[in-house]
Amino acid sequence: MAPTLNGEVDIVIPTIRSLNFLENWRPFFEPYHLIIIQDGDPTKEIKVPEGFDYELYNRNDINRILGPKANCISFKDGACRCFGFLVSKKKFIYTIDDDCFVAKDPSGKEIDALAKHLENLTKPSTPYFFNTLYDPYREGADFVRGYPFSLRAGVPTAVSHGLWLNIPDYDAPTQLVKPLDRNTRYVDAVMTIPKGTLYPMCAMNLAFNRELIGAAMYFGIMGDGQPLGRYDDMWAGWCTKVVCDHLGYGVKTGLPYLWHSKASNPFVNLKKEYNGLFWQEEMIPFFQSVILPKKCTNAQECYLELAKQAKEKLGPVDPYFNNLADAMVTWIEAWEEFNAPANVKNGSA
Ligand SMILES: O=c1ccn([C@@H]2O[C@H](COP(=O)(O)OP(=O)(O)O[C@H]3O[C@@H](CO)[C@H](O)[C@H]3O)[C@@H](O)[C@H]2O)c(=O)[nH]1
Ligand SMILES: [Mn+2]
Repeated sequence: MAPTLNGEVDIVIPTIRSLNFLENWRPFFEPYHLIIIQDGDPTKEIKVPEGFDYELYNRNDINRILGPKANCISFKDGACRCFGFLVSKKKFIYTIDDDCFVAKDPSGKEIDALAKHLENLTKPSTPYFFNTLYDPYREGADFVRGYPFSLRAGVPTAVSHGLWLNIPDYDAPTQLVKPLDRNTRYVDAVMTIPKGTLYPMCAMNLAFNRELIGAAMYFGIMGDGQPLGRYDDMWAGWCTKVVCDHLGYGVKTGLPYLWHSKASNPFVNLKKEYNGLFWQEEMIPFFQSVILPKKCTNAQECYLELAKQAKEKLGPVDPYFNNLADAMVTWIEAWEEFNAPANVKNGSA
């Protein structure tokens, strides 16, 4: 189990509903600092349960802090959470949705999802050669026969992608035809996603090393006024995976699980996702063919190159991608404003 790293972790929560779910997480989250991004109407008062150490930002705060750059932060979409990634100063970020609760493992024990993510992030990944006994760094496991010794040190882990029991993260068409599906399968495994393979990153239960990959963990312009929604985490997942592959970092998926309680409205979701359902047939081949130049040696440089290529290759698909590529550049400008060693800024709430 990873040591408690509470001085090095921020928990980022986007909310347009309520924060009552925090009571369920109190034993695990109380030692940590929360960054709450209040979406929707900034005049609505959001109650934070007593005893939590937090900073809370609403749309007025985002506009005040970022000025004209605020247009790269989505409104009325969970994508707003990435503002929390921007203003955090910590090494690790854990982001969780406000309809997610503590799950139990098959033995009935409550799962400390954050501790498992920190364990995943502080142990290496193995993107270059698949270990058939899954996570070789786990207690009671190891590399299997035939695994090259030259690769057993692994690489730094940048992302830990957790899963969900109960309501699965389906897209709207799937949810419409299978409304009663519930995920009851607890798979006791953590796997490194091989280099060169993309995956559908869900932000419901996600942790990452902000120093390694934070600059690329941008959730795009989605929601209000945009032709696309609910592809925020997908876009960030494809971008970060391509950047991790280039920089030699690992991405893990699997444990920990949490309990996802609310099925969002599939008809509303269909409206938000509609363009994404066919644009993704263009987006994914784009990411599969991306080659980043050797001169890109950190997440910011990789991300700016990605923005350039996205504009060139996806701009012809729809003008939206030109705006998205521009927003990616604005995000890096904001990132550097907040994170360049010279002028480390605080997003005073
Ligand atoms: O306009 C909005 C809508 C939602 N939020 C907050 O974002 C998360 C996720 O919202 P929700 O639980 O309704 O969405 P799901 O369909 O269950 O989750 C999937 O969609 C992704 C949203 O893009 C999410 O990451 C996926 O897991 C909640 O905390 C809402 O309060 C918002 O801030 N603004
Ligand atoms: Mn949800």
